[in-house]
Amino acid sequence: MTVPGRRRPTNVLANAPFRRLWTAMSVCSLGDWLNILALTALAGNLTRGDDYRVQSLAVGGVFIAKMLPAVLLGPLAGAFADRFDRRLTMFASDLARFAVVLSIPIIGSYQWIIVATLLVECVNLFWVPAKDATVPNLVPKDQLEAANRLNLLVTYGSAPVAALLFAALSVAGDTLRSLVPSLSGLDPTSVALALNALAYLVSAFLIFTLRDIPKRDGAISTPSVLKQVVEGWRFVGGDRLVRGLIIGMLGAFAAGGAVVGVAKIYVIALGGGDAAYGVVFGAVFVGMALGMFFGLRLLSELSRRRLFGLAITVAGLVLVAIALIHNLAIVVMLTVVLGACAGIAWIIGYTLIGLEVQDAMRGRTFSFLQSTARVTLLLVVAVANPLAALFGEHRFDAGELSYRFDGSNLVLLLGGALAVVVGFLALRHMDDRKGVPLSDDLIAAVRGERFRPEGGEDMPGLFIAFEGGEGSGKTTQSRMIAIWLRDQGYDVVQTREPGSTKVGMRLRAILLDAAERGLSPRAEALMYAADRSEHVEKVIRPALRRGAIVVCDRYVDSSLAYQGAGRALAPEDVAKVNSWATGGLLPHLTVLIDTPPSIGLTRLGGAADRIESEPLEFHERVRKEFRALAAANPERYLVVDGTLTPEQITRAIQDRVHEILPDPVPQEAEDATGTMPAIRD
Ligand SMILES: Nc1ncnc2c1ncn2[C@@H]1O[C@H](COP(=O)(O)OP(=O)(O)OP(=O)(O)O)[C@@H](O)[C@H]1O
Ligand SMILES: Cc1cn([C@H]2C[C@H](O)[C@@H](COP(=O)(O)O)O2)c(=O)[nH]c1=O
Repeated sequence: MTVPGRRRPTNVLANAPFRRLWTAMSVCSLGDWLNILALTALAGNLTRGDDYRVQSLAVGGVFIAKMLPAVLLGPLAGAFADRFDRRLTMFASDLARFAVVLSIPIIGSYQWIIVATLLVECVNLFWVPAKDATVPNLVPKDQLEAANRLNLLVTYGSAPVAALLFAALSVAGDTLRSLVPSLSGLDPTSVALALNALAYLVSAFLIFTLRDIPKRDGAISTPSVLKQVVEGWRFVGGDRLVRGLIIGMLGAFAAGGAVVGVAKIYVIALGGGDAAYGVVFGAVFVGMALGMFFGLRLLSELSRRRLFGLAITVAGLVLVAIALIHNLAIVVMLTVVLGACAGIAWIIGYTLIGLEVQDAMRGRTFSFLQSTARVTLLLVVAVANPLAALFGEHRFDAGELSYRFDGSNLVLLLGGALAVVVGFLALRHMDDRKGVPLSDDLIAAVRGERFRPEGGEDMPGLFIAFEGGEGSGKTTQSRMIAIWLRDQGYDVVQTREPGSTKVGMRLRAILLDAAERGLSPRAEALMYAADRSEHVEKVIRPALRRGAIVVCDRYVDSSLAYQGAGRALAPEDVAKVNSWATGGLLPHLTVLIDTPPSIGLTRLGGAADRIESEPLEFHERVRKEFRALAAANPERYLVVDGTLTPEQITRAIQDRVHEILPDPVPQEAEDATGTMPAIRD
């Protein structure tokens, strides 16, 4: 079935509050990269004349000072992002960074560089999670991916800009000093640091005047900072999706750390100089930009969860190839692919966390991720070079042929292997299309289609499913939408599960009979799937074949949520049975009416049926799974807050459905009209 166009034209920068925050982020990112370049250069300059080891240690000390605060303060800072006013946190952090950075060229000692770096990094640990947790407050959910793409673009895209700026400052400084000897004290690192400080000041102004960030003051009822931190750690480890994301992103970071650690000696071994090193460095950023912008578009039909694991696995394989192939041109090309995979994995990871994690916990999750990512990077960078040195250089000769394998190759090989394992784990952990072969899914996605495992015929109709917990308002809303569509002249079939066929009615009676005690979870899952199979065969497919719009109250997601999460059946089994039962038919759009069970259950009148009488925790698990399913495939879902008024909910659904509606006048009718002679008086 062809999938009608479904994307709302998105220009997230048209959103003024986000544009302002994004501008602040861009300016800060540029300043941060300038800071790294200027401080490492200054550390080198201050130890000029000392031996090579002292110089290396001086530069290395700056990197360690940059990463150390994450180890000590990361999770604590995240709790602040959730507990306090995010705007004030960012504003105060910007002012503090401005003052500390400006003091570095004024004091000008190596010791102060280290102290100042530690201070700035401590402050960054508060600024970054506050910013990350704010983005989802400023943009609608369906624009979050676009917003994260832009954020990552400036975070990494500003690196080459900063490098160019720094190089230009150095050249300009040299020229000025040779022309005007009285300016011999002018140091480009000081100018770069002054620009860096100015960037933080500009950001402070932009954030201060950004009034749309929701306030979060430390209400008396909120738990202590320590308790929030502990909860954050527990939360990260306890959620299957988030755990998969964190494993994947940390694995990618570890592999990246291996590259960063040995890149220089690796390029030297290939016979390249500083220019070659620069090209390899640049290739990573070019690849990341390509991955973020084109990779996701090219594979827009592939499940985000699958794409995440796949990108990390491919990155690992590419890294293995880089370790084994000794040709600089090929390595540069492979590095672009490596960067593209990293870009895809990061943007999906960030987006899924933004969508999946509740607002109150998001700051801690981002902070946890950032701090652990830094620690991982620190550990890997610290271990990479000694390991490479320990391994040394080896040659394998076979007649005329000679193959060199040194420590840098070994580190890259290990990094690649690690990424492959981690990517594979993430794929297994987070897969939301169990039973659908990855290769078929991938080939279909490259063609811009969604793979239908069986009977994937091209049907002209449109399939909209409504999902949600008990009393969330599905029946009310599906009725409203059906009426609205019929008013526009569409052929609409409004239906529901279970119980829309003769057999289905009997199954419904058994499934919902509160007196039916002891029905096993597997039997229950199979009966829902049997009802669905009959429903698809007798009602849904025929309607879609004739071009109707099917509005269905509950579908496969209900089984994944109730029988999978609620009854704790293996989700892959429930998915497989349902994929078989429906021939892989999926809705074009699923509207999730997200209502807390504590509210939904109180809306129901009459005696509770077999499922409604399950305890509240059961319904909470069901709700969580519905949300996770929607978060994993944002472009195929609309999530509406079920506590809004029915009218508000209807309007939100109409807006979204409007985007994917086919032309109400069939093409054949238009063609026929076009051939009719015009009637004139
Ligand atoms: N947004 C809303 N706010 C308040 N009440 C609502 C809202 N939407 C529906 N209701 C009311 O809640 C009750 C349940 O609504 P509805 O039957 O549409 O939910 P449902 O999701 O189909 O429930 P279930 O599937 O559990 O039978 C009805 O009395 C309805 O009028
Ligand atoms: C399709 C489907 C439904 N359920 C549960 C969910 C509800 O408790 C009932 C259906 O009642 P409704 O008032 O018509 O919504 O059945 C389920 O557990 N699994 C499913 O696949």
